[in-house]
Amino acid sequence: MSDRPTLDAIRRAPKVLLHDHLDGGLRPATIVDLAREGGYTELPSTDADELGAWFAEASNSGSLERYLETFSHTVGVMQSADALTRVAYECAEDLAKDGVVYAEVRYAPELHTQTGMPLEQVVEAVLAGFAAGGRDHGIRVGTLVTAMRHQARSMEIAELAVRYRDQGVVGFDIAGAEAGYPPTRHLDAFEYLQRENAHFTIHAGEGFGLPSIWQAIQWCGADRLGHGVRIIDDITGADAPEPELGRLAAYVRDKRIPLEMCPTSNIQTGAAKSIAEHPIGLLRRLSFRVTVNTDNRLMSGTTLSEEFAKLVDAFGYDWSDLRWFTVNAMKSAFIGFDERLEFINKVIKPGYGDLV
Ligand SMILES: O=c1[nH]cnc2c1ncn2[C@@H]1O[C@H](CO)[C@@H](O)[C@H]1O
Ligand SMILES: [Zn+2]
Repeated sequence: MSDRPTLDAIRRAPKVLLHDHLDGGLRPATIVDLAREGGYTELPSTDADELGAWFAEASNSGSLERYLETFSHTVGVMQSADALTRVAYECAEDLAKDGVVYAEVRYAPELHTQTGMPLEQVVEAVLAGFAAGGRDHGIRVGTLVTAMRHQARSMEIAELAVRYRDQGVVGFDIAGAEAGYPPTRHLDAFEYLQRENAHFTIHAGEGFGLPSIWQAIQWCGADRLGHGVRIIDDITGADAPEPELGRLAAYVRDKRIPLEMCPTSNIQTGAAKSIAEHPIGLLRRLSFRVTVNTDNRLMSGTTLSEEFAKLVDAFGYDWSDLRWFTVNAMKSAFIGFDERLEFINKVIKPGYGDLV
């Protein structure tokens, strides 16, 4: 069967998600509930539908900095262990219902300490939600702990990643506004993680260009790039039969450094003009290790299946392309090689077997 993948059929196919923010994926109705329970009074609306629409609209500014402002509301209602466990549980459920079989979901523990919760309690509450949600809904979820790049807590957060590595924390990340906050500000944390044989990804090449990507890889040693869209600035002749790769772009491709691409989010923050003009088209054609992700399902009003469906529309991708993205993502996951191989051979290949 080589039918054009429809949204419904894409939902049923097994998928792997590497870049999804816990505080960017809450159900609007849950935000309303948690705000009431926790006494958070700043919500722009207490009607779930209106609130969902508000997030999608407010996130369309074309600026990463303004996009990030909307997180004050989701973070604002995620300030108790119960709230964190509920949000993580529902995240696992929502992803499983979208056909995601393995996910790495990230969040910044330091943002959830407004009421004095210790970082360890934050991490344990999230892990408990994912463990229960994963068990009930048949999905494996690993977490990445994120440090905020404008803050100075990356070493503490890196230590958390190592401390909880056998309980479900599979890696580390830095996020937040990129311009003015180069990844080398956090070099000590990255060097520590490398000495601990731990994995990390870095948001780079989204709100800032090649220097950020270069630092993330060559100074900090990132295993993967969050977004990385600006790597196209190092590729010339995009429309020519054989585009030319600069040294950094060639390095990224040669080393098979995974790019966690998030098409809809990139349009909202101005990192790409439209889906049709998104660098993912060129990078897939050039066989970079591209993966497809949601970033923030609430802010982008999207799901992983919908991101794939948009790419099918824009680039005419077929099932073999979707399987390729999915295998790329599984190969790039931060769990062990044997587990990745098992997902590829026992879940992904059979899942696409009849479709391709
Ligand atoms: O696309 C993004 N680029 C940079 N930072 C982001 C993006 N999406 C979310 N966050 C930031 O990551 C924090 C932890 O999840 C969020 O609170 C938000 O500030
Ligand atoms: Zn992100």
